Amino acid sequence: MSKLILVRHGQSEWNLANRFTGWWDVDLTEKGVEEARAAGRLMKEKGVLPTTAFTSVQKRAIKTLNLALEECDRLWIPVTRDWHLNERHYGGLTGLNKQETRDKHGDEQVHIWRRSFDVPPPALEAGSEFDLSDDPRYAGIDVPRTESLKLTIERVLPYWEEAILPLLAKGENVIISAHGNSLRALVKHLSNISDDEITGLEIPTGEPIIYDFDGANVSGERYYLKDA
Ligand SMILES: O=C(O)[C@@H](CO)OP(=O)(O)O
Repeated sequence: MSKLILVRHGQSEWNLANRFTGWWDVDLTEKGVEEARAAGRLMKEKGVLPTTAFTSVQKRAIKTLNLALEECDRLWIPVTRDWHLNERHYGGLTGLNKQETRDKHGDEQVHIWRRSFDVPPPALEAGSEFDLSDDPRYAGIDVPRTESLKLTIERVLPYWEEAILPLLAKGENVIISAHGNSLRALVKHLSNISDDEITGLEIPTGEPIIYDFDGANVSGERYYLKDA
């Protein structure tokens, strides 16, 4: 039996400021740092300890991972950082305030952009201050101009199948420190949630979610580590 531990990064500066974030690389707030540490303490207390780790190339997830691993004395495990685990790209909404966007476009439209399965936000214009195509961490990668959850799933799942699932099948305990929507993509797949139902699923920050694996198969329901 191996365990998959999913952790959404702690509160970020733009979670706090209520701005659409996506691929923009914002830092954790003090509260976010504390949430990440608490996740690590919980893993230690429950004796659920990762043997290998994955994260995105965004500092809020990387720092959350490091802080959590430090608390459970697992800073020594192998870590892979990969852009396939990045947050969903928020396109032209990146940087905008969520409430101001609701005031301008209406609650329903903003809900569709945020939570619909396959409607992507408007594309980010080339040359926008939030354009990351020239960022060295994305050299050789076709940086998306926007992504729906469906498009996010299309890049998260092949990576999951190729890089992460084989390690669980070999008996490793894997932690993935990632983002609200890249984790919704994984949970949708692992818990077999329909396209309609996924609109209602929210992933809380800094709260480890566990799946038990038997070889390459999920053997049970997902649960919060705090309830185990
Ligand atoms: O801004 C974002 O990138 C995400 C996650 O914080 O927000 P949302 O809740 O709209 O998916």
